Amino acid sequence: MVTSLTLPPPPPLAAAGHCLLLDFDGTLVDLVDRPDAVEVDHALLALLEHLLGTFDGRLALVSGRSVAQIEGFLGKSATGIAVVGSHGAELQLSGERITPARPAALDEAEQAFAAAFGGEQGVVIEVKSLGVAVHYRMAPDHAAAARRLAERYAGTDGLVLQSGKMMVELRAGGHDKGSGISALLAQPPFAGSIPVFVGDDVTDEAGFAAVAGLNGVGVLVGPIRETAASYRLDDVAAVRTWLRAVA
Ligand SMILES: O=P(O)(O)OC[C@H]1O[C@H](O[C@H]2O[C@H](CO)[C@@H](O)[C@H](O)[C@H]2O)[C@H](O)[C@@H](O)[C@@H]1O
Repeated sequence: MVTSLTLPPPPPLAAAGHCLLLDFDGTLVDLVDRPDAVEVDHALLALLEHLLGTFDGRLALVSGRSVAQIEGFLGKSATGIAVVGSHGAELQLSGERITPARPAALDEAEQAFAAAFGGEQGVVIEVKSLGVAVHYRMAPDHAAAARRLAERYAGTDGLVLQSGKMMVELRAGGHDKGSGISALLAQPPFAGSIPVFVGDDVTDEAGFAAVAGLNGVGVLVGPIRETAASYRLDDVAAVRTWLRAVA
C-alpha cells in the first residue's frame, strides 16, 4: 500500500505487450445520483472500439456491476470486450460467460432492504445477479442504518459486505476484482500480457494489488488515498484523455 500523499500521472499508454483493464463507474463514466441513470455517450463507445483494436482484443471492463448490466450499458459495442463482473465473480470472455449460482440469502437481504428503505425518498435498492446494494447518494442520512442492516446479513450463505461510494452492498463472497483479473489473465488473448488496471473505488484495490503481482500497474482515479496503485489521474475526463492518446 502506498501511503505517500502524491502519486504521479501514468506514463503514455502503450498497447504492445500490454492488456488494458478498465473499471466502469467513476472511471469511464461520471458518477450520477442513481445507478440506473448512467448514460454511455457515443464518444466513449468509439473510444472503447478504438482501444479494442489497438490492444488486439486485450481489453476488459472490470466492474462491481454484473456482466448483464455492463452489456446493457454498452449495447452492441460490448461485442469482443471481455467483462469481469460482479466484483470478480463473473467472467465474460470470447462469448462464454461464467456466473456462479446466486446465493439464496440475497433474496432475503433484498426483502429486508426493501422493507427498511423501500418507502424512503432518495434511497435506491439495486438488485444485481450476485449482489444487492442500497444507494443513499440522494439521502445520506440513511448511510449508517443501511450499513447496520447489511452487516446483519454478512456471513450468511457466504455473503460479504462490500463498501462503495455512497452505497453499501451484499455480494457473493469468494471472489474480488483481484481474483477476477487473475482468472482473466490466465486466458488468451490476455495470458502473457502486462496488465494496466484503472479504477477509482475501494473494490478496485484488490485489482491494483493483483496487477502489481503480475508485473503490471494500477492507476487510481480521483483523490489520493492509501492505495496499491502506482499512478493517479484526477477524474473521468483525465482518464479519457489519457486513453485517447494510446500508441
Ligand atoms: O466497479 P464499478 O464499475 O466502479 O462499479 C462500482 C459500483 O458502481 C455503481 O455505483 C456507483 O455509481 C452509481 C452511478 O453513478 C452511483 O449512483 C453510486 O453512488 C456509486 O456507488 C453501481 O451502481 C454498483 O452496482 C457498482 O458496484
